Amino acid sequence: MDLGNHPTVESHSDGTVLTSAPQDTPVDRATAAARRVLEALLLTDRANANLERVAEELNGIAEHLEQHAPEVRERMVDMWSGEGVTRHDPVTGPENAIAPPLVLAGMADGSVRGEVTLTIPYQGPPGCVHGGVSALLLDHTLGVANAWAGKDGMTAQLNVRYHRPTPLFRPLTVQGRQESVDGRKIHTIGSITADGEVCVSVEGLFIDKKVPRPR
Ligand SMILES: CCCCCCCCCC(=O)SCCNC(=O)CCNC(=O)[C@H](O)C(C)(C)COP(=O)(O)OP(=O)(O)OC[C@H]1O[C@@H](n2cnc3c(N)ncnc32)[C@H](O)[C@@H]1OP(=O)(O)O
Repeated sequence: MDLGNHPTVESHSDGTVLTSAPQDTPVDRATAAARRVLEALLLTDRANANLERVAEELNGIAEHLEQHAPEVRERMVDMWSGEGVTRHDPVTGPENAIAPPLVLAGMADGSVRGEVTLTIPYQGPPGCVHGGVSALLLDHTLGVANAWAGKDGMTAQLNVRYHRPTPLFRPLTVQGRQESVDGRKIHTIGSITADGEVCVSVEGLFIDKKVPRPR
């Protein structure tokens, strides 16, 4: 991927925040509200008599946003402009309502880590995080770990081991670290822990390949 001028462990200090933290801007506030709506829709009483009106109002908001949307190609150029820290991805993006969002920091030891508490929209088994969501978080975290290490690539393989159910509503620590580079092959590992116990661990193979930014 073309990550632009992404911070690396060589150039930046311990604890550098590598993702775009939510800001006090209209788009981040609107996205946070949409995230709240996603959760509230799952939690509200199924017999809520106002759901028809809710659907109409939400469709009205979507129509307004669509009327103010440029061509997708044009938006993608805008999305990918800047320093390489994305605001739109589905894991850390404060502008993406499906992102928790996870905030990741780069450590002096070469690892990246962040804490996140996942709630109902991310549920798989009762009270537990969906396995695909864990894989999503870790795939992205490994990608950020590669960028922090200074050599990134596309995921070619992600081997996921689910050790124990990952709880909702509890702080989770998500970590990643580049282990080795062999030509274009990059080996990266990561984990999700809760209460100090590993719930999920992954080994990823990434292949160094530059995907150009939209222009
Ligand atoms: C700060 C922002 C951070 C952003 C983080 C974002 C993280 C998100 C990560 C992703 O989600 S990436 C999207 C999911 N991945 C893809 O869509 C990748 C789709 N697959 C491809 O594009 C290509 O198959 C791939 C780039 C992985 C490899 O194609 P190439 O044509 O560049 O590689 P090639 O076939 O020449 O193989 C190069 C070497 O890698 C090996 N290889 C390739 N794919 C492999 C594979 N899948 N498993 C094992 N080995 C593999 C291959 O055998 C060979 O080894 P040798 O050099 O020893 O011969």
